[in-house]
Amino acid sequence: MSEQNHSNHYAIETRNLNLYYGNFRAVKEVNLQIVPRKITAIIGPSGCGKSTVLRSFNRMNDFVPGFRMEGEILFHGKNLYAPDVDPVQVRQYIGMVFQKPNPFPKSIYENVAWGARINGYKGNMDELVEEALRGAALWDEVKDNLKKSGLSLSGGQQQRLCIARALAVKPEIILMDEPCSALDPIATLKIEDLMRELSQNYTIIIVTHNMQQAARASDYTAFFTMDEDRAGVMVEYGETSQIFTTPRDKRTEDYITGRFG
Ligand SMILES: Nc1ncnc2c1ncn2[C@@H]1O[C@H](COP(=O)(O)OP(=O)(O)OP(=O)(O)O)[C@@H](O)[C@H]1O
Repeated sequence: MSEQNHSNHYAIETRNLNLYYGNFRAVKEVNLQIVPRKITAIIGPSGCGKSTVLRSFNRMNDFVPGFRMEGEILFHGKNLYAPDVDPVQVRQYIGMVFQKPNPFPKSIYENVAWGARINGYKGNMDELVEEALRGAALWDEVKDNLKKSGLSLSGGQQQRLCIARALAVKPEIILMDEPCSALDPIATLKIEDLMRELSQNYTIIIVTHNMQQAARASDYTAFFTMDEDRAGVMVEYGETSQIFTTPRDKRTEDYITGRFG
């Protein structure tokens, strides 16, 4: 795969991306350029392929039997699906946080150290764990209890622990699939503040059902909907302020105004 220098400008760029489950095309012809060190929200009605797109960015869909992609997803100018690309390495550069916090039934410390251990990290593990927990705005709450189980934390803390676990392998991009849907409003705002902090150093892509969240927490918004053949399509993509105040497409406007009443 040849280098495509002009695309290095983006954190991720998709070209004519089509995603299939068996014969069903779940997402079609997506051309999306993700701006580095910004927060991009993917919004749209249920089933329009938001999670499918997000999961294709770190090859999580590889685990789904029958999944297939066409087109390109460029990361540093290289197609993430090129035959010589190692999906495990992809997931190191492009981490993921899921809807439901999913810490391992291990200590807080071991949850964070886990990825680095697997990668054979040779540096100072205590420092790495502290740095990742600080990065996830959790250090002050857990520093005296690092041996306690990750499962003993509150939901919001567990989600921040999962973010710390993602940070500890030094990713460039963090994918978040509905990261606040299991959290109360206060824990949700904490995660949103944290996303803002993290976007100074990382590119963040978040799938959210919550339009207020997209409007207040993201820099760019991609609106997806379902076409007549049930395939997800990207209708409109732009700066969040533009999408929410002056959408160019009637479908975006209908969705946004419908939800806000
Ligand atoms: N593992 C799978 N096998 C087969 N079809 C799937 C699979 N996962 C998703 N789909 C289908 O692909 C389409 C897109 O699903 P996806 O979960 O990406 O949408 P979404 O916009 O994230 O939805 P939601 O907001 O409800 O989570 C849907 O029609 C869904 O039924």
